[in-house]
Amino acid sequence: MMNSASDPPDPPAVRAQDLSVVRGPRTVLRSLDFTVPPGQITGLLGPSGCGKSTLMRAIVGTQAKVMGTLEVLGLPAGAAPLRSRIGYVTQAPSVYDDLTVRQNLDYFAAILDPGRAAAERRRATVTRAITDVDLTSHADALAGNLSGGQRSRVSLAVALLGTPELLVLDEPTVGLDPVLRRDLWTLFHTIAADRGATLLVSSHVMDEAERCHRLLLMREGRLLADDTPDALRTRTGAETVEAAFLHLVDEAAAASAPEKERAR
Ligand SMILES: Nc1ncnc2c1ncn2[C@@H]1O[C@H](COP(=O)(O)OP(=O)(O)OP(=O)(O)O)[C@@H](O)[C@H]1O
Repeated sequence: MMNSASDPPDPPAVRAQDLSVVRGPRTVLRSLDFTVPPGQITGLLGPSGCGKSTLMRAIVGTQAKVMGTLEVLGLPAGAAPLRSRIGYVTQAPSVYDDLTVRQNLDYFAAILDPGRAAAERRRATVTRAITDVDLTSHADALAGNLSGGQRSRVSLAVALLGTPELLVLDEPTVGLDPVLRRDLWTLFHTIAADRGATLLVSSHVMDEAERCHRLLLMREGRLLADDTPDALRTRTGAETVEAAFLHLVDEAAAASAPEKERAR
């Protein structure tokens, strides 16, 4: 949504303040402060195990032991009215193997928009979601016979059904070939531009960072940076986001070294 100079700025899609999460014996997220602006693609990047999925689970309201403030679309994370406003795609595709692509989508569409009177609307929504993820030629194939990448795209289509304001996508491009990865990123940009949706997309592939409007860089449960790719490169004097990330890791290690020395 565009603002004129006199309008108040759009509220953030996500606002976290002093956010921590404990899983089992470990503090997995440590005192995070950040906002996710609306209508843009924010990349959540960091090495495997740094806490990306945990943060996404907290945002969609499926994570226990969340401390601090976490607001999503202006409401506390996990609030019931948010369920229909958020689309969430986990790393494991949530599709029924014994149904076709279209039957999978028909099933979830019937849950979201039930009733005989909505049948025509559901058909249109399902067809659009299948087209969005470029699976029209496989619409009548059994999900169990699809490739891994195609199954992930069925999951994404399910998340698109309700026209969510916030899409939370956990490593949606893992295992996809370069052409499919590029096509999916094009789709993410179309969703943000045409529908004004906010996308939070995690990845541990740093070249995908360059495709985001903003980045949250994480390491070991902490936030190293919350900025645009350009600003990150400029600030660190690095040519790529990957080099900027490594620079920030070294900087954080150097800053914590004297503390560790004092603690001995
Ligand atoms: N159920 C659990 N109990 C205890 N610790 C857990 C549990 N699930 C995850 N963790 C730990 O929490 C940390 C963060 O895990 P998380 O899955 O959020 O990382 P990630 O950045 O998404 O990793 P990946 O990119 O590999 O998916 C890891 O160190 C992991 O071992």
